[in-house]
Amino acid sequence: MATEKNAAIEHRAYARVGFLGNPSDVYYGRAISFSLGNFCASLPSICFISLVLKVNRLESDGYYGGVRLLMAICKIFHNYCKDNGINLHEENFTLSYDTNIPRQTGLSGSSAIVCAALSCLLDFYQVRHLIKVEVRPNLILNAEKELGIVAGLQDRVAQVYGGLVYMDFNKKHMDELGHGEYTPMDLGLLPPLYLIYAENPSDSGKVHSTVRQRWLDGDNFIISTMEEVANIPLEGRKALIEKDYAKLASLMNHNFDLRRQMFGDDALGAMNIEMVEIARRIGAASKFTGSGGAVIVFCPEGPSQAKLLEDNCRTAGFVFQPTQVMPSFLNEVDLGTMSTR
Ligand SMILES: Nc1ncnc2c1ncn2[C@@H]1O[C@H](COP(=O)(O)OP(=O)(O)O)[C@@H](O)[C@H]1O
Ligand SMILES: O=C(O)[C@H]1O[C@H](OP(=O)(O)O)[C@H](O)[C@@H](O)[C@@H]1O
Ligand SMILES: [Mg+2]
Repeated sequence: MATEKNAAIEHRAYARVGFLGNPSDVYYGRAISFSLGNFCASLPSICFISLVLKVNRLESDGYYGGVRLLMAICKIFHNYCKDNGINLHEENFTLSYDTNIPRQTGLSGSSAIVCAALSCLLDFYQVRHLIKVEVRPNLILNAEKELGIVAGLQDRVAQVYGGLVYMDFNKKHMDELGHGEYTPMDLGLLPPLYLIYAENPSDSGKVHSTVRQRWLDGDNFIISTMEEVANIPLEGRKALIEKDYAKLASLMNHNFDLRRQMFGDDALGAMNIEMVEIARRIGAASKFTGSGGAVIVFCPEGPSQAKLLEDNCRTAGFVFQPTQVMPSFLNEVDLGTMSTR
C-alpha cells in the first residue's frame, strides 16, 4: 500500500494448510489448520513488473486475478467501519499486490491477498486496536463472498492468527458471536509434513457449489458425512497431543476419503486424486490442503519414505516440498483486541 505521503505500508499473509477437518468449516464443523511459510502474498508489490509480464499474467489469470479481491476488501472494510462507528480519515492510497502462492491450488492464495490487504488497511487507518482479531477472518471471507466465491473461515483464521490453530465453528457460537472459537496450538506438536502440488488451477467456488447446495437442501448423506468430517479434528487434536502418529495418519486418510465420497471424482479431478494416491501407494498418509490442487502428506516411516516420495513426485511431474510452518505473527495490539487471551 502506498499513501499520499508515499510512506509504504507493507504486510504479508502466508498460504495455509487445512490439516484436518476441512471442508467441514463451511458447515459449522471443526478444523485444524496451519500457516504455511513456503509461500506468501505481499502488499505492496515490491517489484516493478514489465508490460510483457503484466500481459502474461493477464493471459493466465484473465481479468479475474487478485485486483477484484482488493476492491472487495476495501468495500467490506469501509462498510464494517461505518456500521460500527469507526471513523476513517480521508487520505488516499494505492494498493497493489504480489504473490508466489501457486494460483488456485487450495493453498488459499485468494484469502492471502485479502488478508494482507486488510492488514494494510488496519494500519493505514490506524484502527488495528478497534477491529477484533476474531472478527477479521469474517471480513476476509465476506470480501470473497462479495465475489460469489463459496468458501469457509478456516483459511482466513489460519492466515490472521498464524501458527497452528484448532477451530470450532459450532452453530451456537457462530449464531451468538458471529465467529468460531479459535485456539492456538503448540507448533512443536506437528510431525514433519510434505507438500505436493501441480500447476492445475481448480476453482474452489466451483468445486464447492454442488455439495453446498445439497447440504442446503437437507441431503442426509452430505449432512451426516460432513458431521463425520467435523469430528476428525477432535480426535486429531488428541492424537497430536499424545503423539499418536498412527492415529494421525489414519485420520488424514479418512478425511480425504470422506471428501471423495461427497464430492465425487469428477469434481475433485484426476490429477488431484493422483497426488493423494502417489503418497498412499508408498504407505504415506495424504489429503487435500484445501479444495484441490495441493496435497499434505505425512510419512510415518520417516525421511527414507519421504525421499522415495520425492523421487516418485519428480517422475510424475509434481512439485514436492517439505512444509515450513509459520509461527503466529499477532502483535500486542492484535492480542489486546481478543476476547480471551
Ligand atoms: N495466486 C493468485 N493470484 C491472483 N489471484 C488469485 C490467486 N489465487 C486466487 N486468486 C483469485 O481468487 C479467486 C478464488 O481463488 P480460489 O479458487 O479460492 O483459489 P485458492 O485455492 O488459491 O484460494 C480466483 O478466481 C482469483 O480471482
Ligand atoms: O475445501 C476445502 O478444504 C477448503 O476450500 C476453500 O479453500 P481453497 O484454498 O480456496 O481451496 C475454502 O475457502 C475452505 O473454507 C475449505 O475448507
Ligand atoms: Mg480460496
